[in-house]
Amino acid sequence: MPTSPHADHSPDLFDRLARDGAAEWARYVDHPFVRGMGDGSLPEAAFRHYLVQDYLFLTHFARAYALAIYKGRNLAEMRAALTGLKAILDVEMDLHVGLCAGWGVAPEELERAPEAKATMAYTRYVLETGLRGDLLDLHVALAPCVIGYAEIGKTLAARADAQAASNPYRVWIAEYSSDAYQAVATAARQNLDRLAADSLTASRYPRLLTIFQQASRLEADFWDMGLTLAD
Ligand SMILES: Cc1ncc(CO)c(N)n1
Repeated sequence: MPTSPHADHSPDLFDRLARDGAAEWARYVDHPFVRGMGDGSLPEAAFRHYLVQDYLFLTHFARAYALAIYKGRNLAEMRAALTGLKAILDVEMDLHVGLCAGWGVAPEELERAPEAKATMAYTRYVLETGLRGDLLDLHVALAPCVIGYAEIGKTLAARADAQAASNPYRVWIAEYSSDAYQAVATAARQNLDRLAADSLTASRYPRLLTIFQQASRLEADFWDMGLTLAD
């Protein structure tokens, strides 16, 4: 893994945000939905509801990366956003549709599903933050998604019951703990640090922390929506 050019300025921006927003971060990554996947006790109906909404989430997530291309100030930034967009449209979406098929959820059902309010709230918050702000605002809003799922995947994969053949959620856990997904999260951290080196100032940090805390709250609400089958 190439080291960040700012490795000497530890902690990196992501670690700083997760530390200063520790309460919101913990409620998201250590949510009962997550623990239920880890030990296999999560009700199947909750997971299926989540899976369908996550498909809708990913379509808007792709739009956010398309916005990052638009917001790019040079070719390197535009290409970095394009790499993120392709990772969602060409890789994560296929994995997701495959995962849904394994649970008996057909692509037509995914396309037809009405969007839950928690899905609207989270995805539109990210898009609105990016529209109003610059690339750093947008990537801070996106950070809990990518980096959070990588952390959740890695934490769960370290549990013995997560890998057990009897755990119905082991495929999801394997996907997000995979080297490929961990590398996407590492790249997202490095991208944040590159943007921070360019445009982070002391007076700007509190606003970025607020974005990070809001996005983390909306991720936790997304898990709640799965558990409660909320529409
Ligand atoms: C809600 C949500 N957050 C993050 C990810 C990771 O891409 C996802 N698939 N869904």
